[in-house]
Amino acid sequence: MSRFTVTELMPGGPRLVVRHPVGDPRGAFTRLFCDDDLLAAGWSGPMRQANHSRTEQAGTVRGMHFQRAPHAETKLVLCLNGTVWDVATDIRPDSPTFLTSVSAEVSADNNTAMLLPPGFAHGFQTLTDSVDLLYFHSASHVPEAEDGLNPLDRRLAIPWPREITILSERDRSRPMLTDDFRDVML
Ligand SMILES: Cc1cn([C@H]2C[C@H](O)[C@@H](COP(=O)(O)OP(=O)(O)O[C@H]3O[C@H](C)C(=O)[C@H](O)[C@H]3O)O2)c(=O)[nH]c1=O
Repeated sequence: MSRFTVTELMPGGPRLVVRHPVGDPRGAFTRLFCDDDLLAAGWSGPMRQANHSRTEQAGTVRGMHFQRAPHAETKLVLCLNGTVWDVATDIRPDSPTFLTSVSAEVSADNNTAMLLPPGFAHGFQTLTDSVDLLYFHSASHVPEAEDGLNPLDRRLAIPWPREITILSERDRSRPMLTDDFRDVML
C-alpha cells in the first residue's frame, strides 16, 4: 500500500497529501517525505531545506509568502502538533485561476500535508495554540528572492476562518495589489 494518498486541489496546482502511519503494538511509524513517492504528486527537484515554525497562539496568520524566480520552490507543509487552516494562492500571471486560493485543514491528527508547486504563495492561520509546522523546500532560502502578498488583500479575499489574533508587522505592511497587479508577479 502507498504511504501517501494524493488529492489535487487545483488542476496542475496544490495537492493534499495524506500520510498513512504504520502501526504496531509499540505505536506507529509514519513516512513524512519521499521524493520518489511524491514525484507523481508534483514534487519537483531536490529536497534542499527543511524548516520548523512554532506558533504559540491560535488565530495567528503567517503569509502569504513565496520566493521569486529563479528561486521559486516546491513546498510540502505538514503539522506535527496542532491544527492550521492552510492556504495556497495562485500567483501565476497567465493562469486562469490567477489569485485564486485553495485551502484545507492540516493537522497532526489528520496526517494531512499541503504540497505547493512553484507559482503559489503560502500562508496559514492556526486553529489551535502550540502549532508546530514542518516545511520541506526544493530550493534554499534566498532572502533577496523573498516576497509576499498581504493576507488581508481584498483582491485575494482569503476567508480566514477566525478572527486574526497575531500578524507580523512585515506581513501586515505588505502593499495591497493595484490594478496592474498581474505585472507585479512577472
Ligand atoms: C523562510 C525562511 C526564513 N528564515 C528566517 C528569516 C527570519 O529571520 C526568520 C523568520 O522568517 P519569516 O518571518 O519569514 O517566517 P514566517 O513568517 O513563518 O514565514 C514562513 O511561513 C510562511 C507561511 C511560508 O510559507 C514560508 O515558508 C516562510 O516564509 O527565519 C530562514 O532562515 N530560512 C527560511 O527558509
